[in-house]
Amino acid sequence: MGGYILAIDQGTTSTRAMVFDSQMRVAGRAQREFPQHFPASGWVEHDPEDIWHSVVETVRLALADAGLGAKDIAAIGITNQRETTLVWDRQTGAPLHRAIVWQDRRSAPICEALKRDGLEPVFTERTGLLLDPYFSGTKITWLLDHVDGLKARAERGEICFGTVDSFLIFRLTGGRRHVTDATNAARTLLYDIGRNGWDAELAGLLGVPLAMLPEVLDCAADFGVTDPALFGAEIPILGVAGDQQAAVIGNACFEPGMMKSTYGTGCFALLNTGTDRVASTSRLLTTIAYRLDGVTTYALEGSIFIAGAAVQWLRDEMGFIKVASQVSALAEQADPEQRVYLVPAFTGLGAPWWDAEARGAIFGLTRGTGPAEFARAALESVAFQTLDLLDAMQQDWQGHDGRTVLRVDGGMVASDWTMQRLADILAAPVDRPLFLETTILGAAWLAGARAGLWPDAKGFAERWHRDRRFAPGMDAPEREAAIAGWRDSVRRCLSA
Ligand SMILES: Nc1ncnc2c1ncn2[C@@H]1O[C@H](COP(=O)(O)OP(=O)(O)O)[C@@H](O)[C@H]1O
Ligand SMILES: O=P(O)(O)OC[C@H](O)CO
Repeated sequence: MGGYILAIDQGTTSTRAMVFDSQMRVAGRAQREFPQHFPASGWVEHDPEDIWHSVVETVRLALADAGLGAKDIAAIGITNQRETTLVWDRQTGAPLHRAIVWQDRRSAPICEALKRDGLEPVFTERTGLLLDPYFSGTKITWLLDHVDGLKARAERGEICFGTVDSFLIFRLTGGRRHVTDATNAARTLLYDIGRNGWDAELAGLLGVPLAMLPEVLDCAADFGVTDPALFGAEIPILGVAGDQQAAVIGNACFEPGMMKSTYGTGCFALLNTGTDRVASTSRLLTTIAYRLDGVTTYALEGSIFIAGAAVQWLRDEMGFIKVASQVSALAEQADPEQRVYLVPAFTGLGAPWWDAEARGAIFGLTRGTGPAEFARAALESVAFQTLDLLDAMQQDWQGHDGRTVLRVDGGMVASDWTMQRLADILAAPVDRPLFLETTILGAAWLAGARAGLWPDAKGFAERWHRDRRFAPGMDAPEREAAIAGWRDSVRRCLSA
């Protein structure tokens, strides 16, 4: 057995694989994009075979990049886009429908019907989630209602449901294991996060036969070994976590009060609340941050749909920049006298508003407003939205005093200007890590620690290094005026 760890990050638009050496340094890497399917308005699908091939290919390429073979790899860690829903044949492993992606809204009527029946509180109480099509549960209901014969076969135990991790493990182990981890299970609307088990009553309400659900393991556990035919030797799969939870781990947010925020296309902020399961009164989610040695650590989660996507909008629709990295320089040129606000509710607003009907708007335009003010407003909108999440978190978690340090990751944190403005608006320090690929590192750590090769959580946290701390520098009246302007702009965008 070799001393290397291989980690797979199966994301929404691409799959990455990385090989890490025993010093947790990257020894090889590969990345592949795969097609997105939009068969109807609001529908988003992936072909499970595309996902599967991208995983096998990136693993092989990362091994080749490192100049290693399967025998050199001690363990695999997997992290994945969450909530995306797959069903497949237990005998053959053949998918029975395309994967329904987390962004897909088709099950909105199912959610509305359950809400009309007054059932949201029971789902929220047990799962920490809201009745929203984002989560897997109502996507499974839709599949059972629309794929011919699926329901009867699922009741007979012939069908497997799984999130992407579960499907990949099934395939990687040659169909021997139908398992998932606690963080992925926590995103289904079927899993009681307090009791740590599938909830038969909720499954009944969604019409989901229990026979199709995977076994739920800790994040660091024995998930099976890979079929030797795939990579040339068996490799144990020892770590699994949903991607936002893996970023909590990779950013070493192991202490209650520590928070990470990932700025990619959207933004997902998770605040570690320790073994306290904090119920949100501000429509944040309560979720499992990780479960290790049978002990569950919880988090409050807020999701923002548009973060880096606002930069893409400036580039692709407005044509103000050619590449994303030009946005900071443009924002710096903005006129400090102009107060321009962009509310990027392009696909509605996420937490804490959850307003699917809200649409974007720009406020404060004058004759002198140009691309620079648009750029500044787009970047600032990310900071203001993070502030809304942080405020909601503080309101929800009364036991927690004061602002925490925020650890950040994701493509957008390359922008120093944005990170500085984030610290200014939050009036809190923002820490950017030296190693920015925290999601895949988190998955690698789960596997490496379980294999006994990498340090424990404490030792791993000591190895986390800061690239730079952005300290807040805006004076209070300016900050308050800016925040008041943002709040007013959001109010004007809400649908009701
Ligand atoms: N230098 C930059 N300044 C601001 N935004 C950036 C910069 N570089 C990348 N981005 C934004 O970051 C996003 C990509 O980040 P990434 O973490 O790769 O996202 P995802 O995993 O969601 O695909 C894009 O939306 C892009 O617009
Ligand atoms: O694949 P990403 O990075 O867009 O993350 C998707 C989230 O897990 C959805 O909940």
